[in-house]
Order: sequence, then structure tokens, then C-alpha cells
Amino acid sequence: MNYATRVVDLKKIYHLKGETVHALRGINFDVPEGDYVSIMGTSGSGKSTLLNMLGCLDRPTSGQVVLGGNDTSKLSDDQLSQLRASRIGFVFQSYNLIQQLTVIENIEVPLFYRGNVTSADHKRARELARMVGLGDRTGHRPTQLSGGQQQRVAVARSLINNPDYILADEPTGNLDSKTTEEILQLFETLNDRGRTIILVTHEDDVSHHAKRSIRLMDGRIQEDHAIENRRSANAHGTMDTSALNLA
Ligand SMILES: Nc1ncnc2c1ncn2[C@@H]1O[C@H](COP(=O)(O)OP(=O)(O)OP(=O)(O)O)[C@@H](O)[C@H]1O
Repeated sequence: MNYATRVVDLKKIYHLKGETVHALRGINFDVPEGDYVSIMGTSGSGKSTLLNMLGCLDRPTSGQVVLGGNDTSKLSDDQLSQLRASRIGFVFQSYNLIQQLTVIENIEVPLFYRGNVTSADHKRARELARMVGLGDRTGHRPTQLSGGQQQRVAVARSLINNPDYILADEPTGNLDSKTTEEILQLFETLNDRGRTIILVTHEDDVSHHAKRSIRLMDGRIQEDHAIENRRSANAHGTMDTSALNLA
């Protein structure tokens, strides 16, 4: 089996004003390619800390995050940034788009970390814009878009480098219920097409769209199980995903 990522005995200790905080106390799990995992847990259980490790944004105190066969703990900061830019797609609650850039330019942002942008890249960015239903908005700037449309730009941006997985941090936290369904439909369709998704949420409704749920408690995995009676967002979605096979 091929794995998008493997997490081995991951520990993170913070030292703050003489106090020691065990944020992660030995986390183990594998994410096979094509999985759709939701990570849940109460406030302070370690979700953000784990997300930072999965996104190679911070280093563990001990243990490993293995990404595409690379033990990330052995990489330099530069190698880690390179890996992050090329192998992980990020979607954040607050979209994190650049206000001065158009839809297409925002989708292309991760390419600049990689180096030159080719005409094939421009074509792919346009295909991704179309895929998320924004083919007629490519010249718009974020302020001219609704929250749901901005999040669609972020999803397209997360795919531009063909990442090993999409890491989504409360991606629907700022959206109303109808738009939440649209974004979840998009994730579902992406996952149906083989994309691996790891999503952090505190909402049961959102979690139930995933295939698998990992629940953290006090820095440990409390539960890791397949989701029965998965909820499908398709019934409510209005997004044109016909171009997905181009991605
Ligand atoms: N930079 C830091 N320095 C010190 N302690 C930290 C730091 N970041 C997190 N912690 C502590 O680590 C523990 C886990 O925090 P974390 O932010 O990972 O939890 P969380 O599950 O994401 O919480 P929330 O849902 O509230 O965002 C908490 O006790 C927190 O106070």
C-alpha cells in the first residue's frame, strides 16, 4: 500500500515560562493514499500542534512524519520549505488569499516557491479555476468574491502542485451551511478522484463527510475509526466538477 503520510511516535513538548506542556504524547497513524481523514478533539487536545507537524510547519520534539518516503525530521529548514511547497496543499479557515492578486494569480502562488511558471502551469491554473466553478471570475480579486468563492480559490491553489495531500484547517469555519456543503462536495469529489485529504474540524457534521475520524484527547489518539453512514454533500451541491479529471 502507498501512504500519503505516516506518523510515528510523534511527541511535542513546549516549554513556556518554566512550564512544560506535553502537547503530543506519542501519536501513531498512517494515511494511505486516497484516504479522507478528519481530525477532531476538544480545545487544547493537540490538533493544531499535529497539523503543524503534518504540514511541516514545525518540528516535533521526537518521532517522525514520513512524507512520500522522506523522514521529514532529517531535512534542513530549506528542504522542509521545498517539500511543504511542492507536496502539501493547504486550505485555511481564513482562505489566506493575497488581496492584490487575481483569482488566477492566487492559484499560481505556490508555483513561485518552486521557481519558474510555464505556460503549461498557466493552463493548469485556468483549468483548476474552471474546476472549482470560477472559470468566469479568473480576473476578479478576493474582495470581489463571496466567502465560498474565496475558499474555492484556496482549494484550487492547494491543488496546483499536485500535492500528496490536502491539509485543511477548519476549512468551513467561516462559511454558512449552504456554502459549507458546496466546499464539502468539492472535497468529496476530489477524494473520489483519488486525492488524499486531512481535515481538522470541531464540527461533527463536517467530520461525517470524511471516511475516517481520528479523535485526540490530551495529546493522544483517543479514537481512530472508519466513519459509518458517511454523509454525502452531493445532494446540495451546485458546483461544476466536470473538469476534475483534468486536475
Ligand atoms: N507555542 C506554544 N507554546 C506553549 N504551549 C503551547 C504552544 N502551542 C500550543 N501549546 C499548548 O499545547 C497544547 C495543545 O495545543 P493545540 O493548540 O495543539 O490544541 P488544539 O487542539 O489545536 O486546540 P484549539 O482547538 O483550541 O485550537 C495546549 O495545552 C496548548 O496550550
